Amino acid sequence: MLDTIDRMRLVPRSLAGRVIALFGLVIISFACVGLGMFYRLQFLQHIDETQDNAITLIEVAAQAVEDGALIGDYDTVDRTLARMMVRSPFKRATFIDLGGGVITIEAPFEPGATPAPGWLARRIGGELVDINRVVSAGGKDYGVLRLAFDERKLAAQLWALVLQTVSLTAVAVALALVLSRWLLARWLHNLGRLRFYEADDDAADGGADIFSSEAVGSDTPLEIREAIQAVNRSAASMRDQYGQRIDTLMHSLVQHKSALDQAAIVCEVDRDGRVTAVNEQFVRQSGVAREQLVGSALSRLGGGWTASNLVWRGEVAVPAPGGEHHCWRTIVPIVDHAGGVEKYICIDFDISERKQFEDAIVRSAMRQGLLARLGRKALEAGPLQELFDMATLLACDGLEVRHAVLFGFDLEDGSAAARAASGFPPGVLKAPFPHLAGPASSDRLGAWSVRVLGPDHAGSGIEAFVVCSDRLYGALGVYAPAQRTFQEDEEAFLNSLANILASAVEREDAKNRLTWLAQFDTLTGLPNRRRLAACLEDAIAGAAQRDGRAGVMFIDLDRFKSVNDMLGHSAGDALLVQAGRRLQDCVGAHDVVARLGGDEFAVVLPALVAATEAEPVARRIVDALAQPFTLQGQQLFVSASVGIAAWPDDGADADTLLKSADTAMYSAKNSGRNNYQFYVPEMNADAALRLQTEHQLHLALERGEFELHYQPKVRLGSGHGAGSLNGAVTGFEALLRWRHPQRGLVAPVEFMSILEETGMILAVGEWVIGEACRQLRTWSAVLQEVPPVAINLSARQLGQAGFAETVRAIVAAAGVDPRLLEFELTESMLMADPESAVTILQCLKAQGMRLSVDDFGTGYSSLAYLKRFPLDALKIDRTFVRDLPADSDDAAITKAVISLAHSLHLRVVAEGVETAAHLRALQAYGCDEIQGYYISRPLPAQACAGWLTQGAELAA
Ligand SMILES: Nc1nc2c(ncn2[C@@H]2O[C@H](COP(=O)(O)OP(=O)(O)OP(=O)(O)O)[C@@H](O)[C@H]2O)c(=O)[nH]1
Repeated sequence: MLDTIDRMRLVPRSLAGRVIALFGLVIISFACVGLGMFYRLQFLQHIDETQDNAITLIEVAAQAVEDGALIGDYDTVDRTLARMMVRSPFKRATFIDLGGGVITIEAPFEPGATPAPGWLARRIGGELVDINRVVSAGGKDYGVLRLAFDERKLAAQLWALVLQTVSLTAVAVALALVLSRWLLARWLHNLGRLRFYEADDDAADGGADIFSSEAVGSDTPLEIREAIQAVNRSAASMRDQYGQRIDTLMHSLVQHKSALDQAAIVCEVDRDGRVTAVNEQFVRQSGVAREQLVGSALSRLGGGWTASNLVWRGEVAVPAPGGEHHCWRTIVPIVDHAGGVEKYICIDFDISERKQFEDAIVRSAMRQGLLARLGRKALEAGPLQELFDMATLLACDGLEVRHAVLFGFDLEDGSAAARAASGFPPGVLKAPFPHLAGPASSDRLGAWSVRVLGPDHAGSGIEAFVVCSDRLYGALGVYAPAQRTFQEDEEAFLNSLANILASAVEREDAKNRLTWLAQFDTLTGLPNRRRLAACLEDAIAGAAQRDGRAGVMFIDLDRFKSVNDMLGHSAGDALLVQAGRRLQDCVGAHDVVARLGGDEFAVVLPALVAATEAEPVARRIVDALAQPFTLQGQQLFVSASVGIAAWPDDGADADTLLKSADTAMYSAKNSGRNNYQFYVPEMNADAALRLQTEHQLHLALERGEFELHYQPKVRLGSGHGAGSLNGAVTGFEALLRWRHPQRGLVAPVEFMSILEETGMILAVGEWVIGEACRQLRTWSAVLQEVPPVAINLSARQLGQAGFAETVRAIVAAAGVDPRLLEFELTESMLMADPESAVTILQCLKAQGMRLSVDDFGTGYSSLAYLKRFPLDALKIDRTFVRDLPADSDDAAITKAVISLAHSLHLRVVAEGVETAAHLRALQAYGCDEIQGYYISRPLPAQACAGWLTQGAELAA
């Protein structure tokens, strides 16, 4: 119900209005009830009083009427009635006499009375009863007096009363309400201020109470006073709280702003896009004074922004003193209360570094792509010139320059010339580039490029050298017309291009070299066996065509091995090179000199008419190679054996022809070397024999056809006069013999070289060591003292990996005292690789074996090494002994060797002692031991028994 009333807006909104309305309602209710009851009472009383007054009045009037009627004075009656009607509640008075006469008097009209409502008159009419009075006098009735009430008059009187009281009551109520309103307004006055407190800046800002104690009147009701105080307290508390919150917010706002200022370039822009404020970073980055910045259009500071009410984001390039800055820009519109754009905040993050990084990545990827293109091109293995052209093009593209040149260097004089160029206007590089004389360096090349290319093309530039593994091939240069600083990554790119070129050049070189290697000898640069065969075939074809002859010579250097052994492999190489040159000098322009391998050469003579035409050439060759060679400052003599074969007599094809020449060469060797031989078919028989021997040698070891003979060495005494032996066998030298089932005992000279050449010497050498050990054990079983046995080692054995260990195993297996073994090595074997010889000898020595140098004096020895070898003895070669004592040179050499050996604390053994004169001379020179036919020939093991048991009972 209240809600309905409220909705109908019947209830006042203000508190005062409501109190007044309530109060008015109560007063009016009371007034209505009170007045209603009062009017009812007045109404009844008035009716009663009117009735009573009318009765009284009619009694009085009846007296007068009776008097008049008695006397028949009807005028009196009439006047009486009229008087009675004045100010009476009747409307009419009627006297009806018995005769039927009727006197009727109507009440006069009384103006001014307020007409009453009809219902009231009807109600009064209903309550009042007209009064009738019988007029009698003297017991006699004269008529009837009748008074009719004027209910409207009475109602008007009553209504006037109602109106008066109602008016008075209304005035009283109104006054009461006005008073109440005034009091309420006064008491509630302070509450009303609440409404305006918000707008009261002074109060809000000053933090004053809402209601000051002065403002609150003294008559303010207690409840309101308390409420005001509560409000004041709440307001103070709220003010505190909000104050703190606002302080915190302001603080964090300031922090955020300073953080933003640190992190970003910020400016404020008005609605028209003009800068109104900038932060410090903005000023710093732009390099423009703040005053100039403020007021300028933001669009002038980079970016294609136009003012709008939307957030704008994008990448902008901002002009700056040192170039452009790249920024990520966000422009935020700030909206006012009305929803319109008030201003813009523009926030820039400097992304220049990231941009540079991204650009660098893009550039790097682009360059990688270019490198890959060049790499692919290089792999195609097409012509190098195409690759060079592409490299200069890609260098221009990758480094964004217009000019690139690939210079090629000449190793001989260091001059440079353009191999490829890109980006030059037509004509600039038409003429060949002038050469840069002298060795190229980056500085020289740079200066030269500027001069050659001209400052228009080469204001600045960089070069990357194309460095192949063995030479400086060239340089790849890029040039910019203006001054430009080339960065590290750009140099790296250029270097990578140059490296690809270097790899391609190397591969091309390698390919060429492989092709060359397949046909030429690396050491001498001469054609090799394969190319020789081709040349020979061509020569044969040519000879066949012209019905002539084609010749081939097979040339083998004599005893070349000893050069290697004496002076080392590199000296041997040098000799081979010199020999090759000499051969070339000996032949004609159409003849071909080839190296077949080792110390073997061949010469193709394609244009012979008769085979004999080869003879002068062969002679020249033999003579030329017989001339001394100078190696390591020494003169060395090496002769050559030459075999000659001619097509078609000595062979129908190249192979056969070469084989025939080879056979003829062997024949020349067998004929004492240093000569030439024409092939004759009989030579094949010798070669066949050699082949057969080689084959049989392979089987000899398994078949047990080898045996050892032992030649004794004896001590040379000094106490028994000249020529006497001291009598002690100091040891035996084991010598290899081959007992061929058909040929009987074969001389070592016939098979030793084959064993050496074929490498069978290794297996046979091991057999020799084992056999010597077995023999020593046999002797040890029957004799108390067994002299040591010396074994000759070959160079191959010494060079065999793990040789010392092999020896140790053989000796250990045989159970022989290692001190009973002695190894003899030649000087040249030791000096071929002295360092490894020292190592091997030390291993053997450590096992207890003895070591001696064989054939001392025929080879070349370094005294420094001789001192380092752990030797026990030197064996003077038989060639020095042979002519003793007559040959004074040999005597001098022998004495010197003995003296040298003794000063190195080595025993001296003289080989080849065949006469008493030899013996005496050696004894006189102080030689320690001798060996030779004069003492004994080499003997089978069983024949040595006498030597072992008889001791030195030798016939002088
Ligand atoms: N320095 C050097 N030596 C080589 C080369 N190729 C092979 N030899 C050696 O050349 C020697 C060839 O020796 P041979 O021709 O068998 O024997 P030789 O000592 O010349 O004796 P004869 O030929 O019988 O007169 C061997 O010792 C090889 O090791 C080489 O390229 N350089």
